[in-house]
Amino acid sequence: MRNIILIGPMGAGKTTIGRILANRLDWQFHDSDREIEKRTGASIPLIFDIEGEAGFREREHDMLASLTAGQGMVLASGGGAVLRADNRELLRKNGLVVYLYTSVERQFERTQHDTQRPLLQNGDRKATLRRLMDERDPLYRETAHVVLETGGQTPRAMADRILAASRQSGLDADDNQTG
Ligand SMILES: Nc1ncnc2c1ncn2[C@@H]1O[C@H](COP(=O)(O)OP(=O)(O)OP(=O)(O)O)[C@@H](O)[C@H]1O
Ligand SMILES: O=C(O)C1=C[C@@H](O)[C@@H](O)[C@H](O)C1
Ligand SMILES: [Mg+2]
Repeated sequence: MRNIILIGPMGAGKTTIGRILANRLDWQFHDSDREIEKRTGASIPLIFDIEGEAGFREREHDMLASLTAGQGMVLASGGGAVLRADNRELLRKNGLVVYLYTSVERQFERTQHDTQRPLLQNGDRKATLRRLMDERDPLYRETAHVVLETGGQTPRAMADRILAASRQSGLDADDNQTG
């Protein structure tokens, strides 16, 4: 296994769970959103303000391509990483992709104090989360090797479940290369 890649909507816990998982494995942890901010020297809201979502998606694609060239990492992707077909292919080829499915209700609770997710700052937040889930759930499922429902479990318990899934997966670097 080369990498474990976490996908799913805002508030799924990709960043929180990914960090714990990387610690357990003694692997590097990379968060695509944070790496984009570091490389750009600007926050995600500022990137959206200046370049629009389209500009952010270009930066996100470049970052995913650069990060997935590495091995032995847990990668937390951004919630919209699966929107592009080339990203979906890139992620699936370069690691065990785990979809952290999370209900809209839980996403709503977990993002209530957020100011850093531009797509949630205007309008009815729950309706936005619902719309994004309707659009993206099929894409997350198409991209994932494993789907885990995060339910009411703690981030630590979720990290344990991902570890168990990765041990059962039988995927390794050779499998990834042959598709
Ligand atoms: N399993 C969980 N149980 C309880 N709280 C959680 C769980 N997972 C995440 N959280 C909390 O939900 C919030 C959002 O989590 P996090 O930032 O990890 O989501 P994310 O999937 O990385 O979202 P984004 O796509 O916007 O980056 C955080 O405050 C985190 O502590
Ligand atoms: O779901 C989305 O489209 C996003 C999720 C975040 O991780 C960030 O990548 C950004 O706020 C956009
Ligand atoms: Mg995150």
